[in-house]
Amino acid sequence: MSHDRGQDDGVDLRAVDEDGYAAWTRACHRGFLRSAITDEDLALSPSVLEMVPGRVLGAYDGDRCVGTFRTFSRELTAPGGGLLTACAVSSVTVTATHRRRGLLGRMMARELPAARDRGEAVAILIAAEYPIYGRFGFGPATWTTEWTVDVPRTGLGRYEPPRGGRVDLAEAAEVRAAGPALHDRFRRSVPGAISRDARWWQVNTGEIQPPIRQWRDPFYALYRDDSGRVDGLLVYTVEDIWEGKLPQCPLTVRHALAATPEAERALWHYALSVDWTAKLHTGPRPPDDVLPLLLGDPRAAQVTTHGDYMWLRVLDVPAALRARSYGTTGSLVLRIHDEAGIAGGRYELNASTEPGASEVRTTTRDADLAMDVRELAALYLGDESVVRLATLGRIEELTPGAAARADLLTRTSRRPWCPDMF
Ligand SMILES: CC(=O)SCCNC(=O)CCNC(=O)[C@H](O)C(C)(C)COP(=O)(O)OP(=O)(O)OC[C@H]1O[C@@H](n2cnc3c(N)ncnc32)[C@H](O)[C@@H]1OP(=O)(O)O
Repeated sequence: MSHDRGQDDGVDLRAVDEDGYAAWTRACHRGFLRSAITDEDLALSPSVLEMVPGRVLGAYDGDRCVGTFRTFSRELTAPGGGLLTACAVSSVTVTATHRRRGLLGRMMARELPAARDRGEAVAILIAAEYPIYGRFGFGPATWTTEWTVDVPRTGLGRYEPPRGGRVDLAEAAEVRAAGPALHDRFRRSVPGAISRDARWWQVNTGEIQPPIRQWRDPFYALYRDDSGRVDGLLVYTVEDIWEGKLPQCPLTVRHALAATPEAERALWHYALSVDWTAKLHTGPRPPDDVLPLLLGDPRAAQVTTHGDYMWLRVLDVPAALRARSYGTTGSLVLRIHDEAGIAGGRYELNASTEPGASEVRTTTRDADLAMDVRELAALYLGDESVVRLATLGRIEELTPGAAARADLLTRTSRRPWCPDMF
């Protein structure tokens, strides 16, 4: 077990072993302001959270756990379908009594280089608050949007099963059986999506139910094509709310996942046709979701939430840039500044339209663009525009026209999306 003692505050960082999980988990819940944790929650915690030996980090003031930080590996889909191993960072907390003394900074300084040395080209996380992670080289790489749909205004007729395909209600066990293969097809075609482990399906279908999560059984609907293959899954709950004799019964989508356009259209149409529902809450969706345009009146879908979602940090520039594909071929020299000394340097990219086929090497050639590693993070999955960041003064255009040229290379036809909370 390696130790890392702070210079003068006596707080020790160390990897936590199984004996320390309960105290670590309690500290993590306290950090997230959850006080109602029970012994059952603590006992179930390792089956809910992936605890990788050596990658569960605690900060200890004497025997007291005052900081938590946990990482595990996930496969991340890059533009063009390239896959790379990402270091997923989660459970980041510092107890209220120990905040703003640099503990998070110390945990990052220990774990990010370790992730790069393991061969993880990027780190990813869901930021609780926007200002936390930019200083550590992370940038917002995917965004999320939620809509509330005024169902009677959609102009959609009753749901009719598509020719050849069908929608059926299903039990949780069927979803656990069919879901992983469906998700695997889905996530490989969506930049920003990440792999799921078996635990995800157990927790999200109620097989493992920690009291703190207050599980409520949802409805599950599966879309099958004419060969019987499961191409889509819709998970939703409905509130039994009436105003006098008029049913309101808002329907909230928990998860919607489709591997084909037919499945996507069919499941939305189905969801918008459930009797008694006057409002549909979409849950988190990609900002360019097709849903509003599926409606006869797209204004029936009102945006209720819009914000940054998955943040990314490039740890190995050549490996990350090689993993994705580009909109066209072309060459670009990037000068990347990285305060933490992890990924900085000058890199020449000779872009290919095939994932894994670009050439990326360090170079002494003059740079076309100069930026901080956090800007590279925001650009990586294709969601952000180089021209936009240059307008803000966050990217320096050293060769005239390089920003627009870089956008032709990096931007994607659909926005990246990460549907998972981790
Ligand atoms: C992936 C996830 O798990 S997201 C969940 C993140 N956790 C939470 O939001 C739980 C509640 N918050 C916390 O536990 C803590 O405030 C943390 C973990 C966010 C920060 O821990 P700390 O040990 O206080 O951070 P640390 O002292 O290393 O701060 C480093 C710098 O970031 C700044 N910073 C840290 N947190 C925040 C914040 N929430 N908002 C703005 N600035 C912040 C600090 O001011 C400091 O700046 P400085 O170097 O200019 O002085």
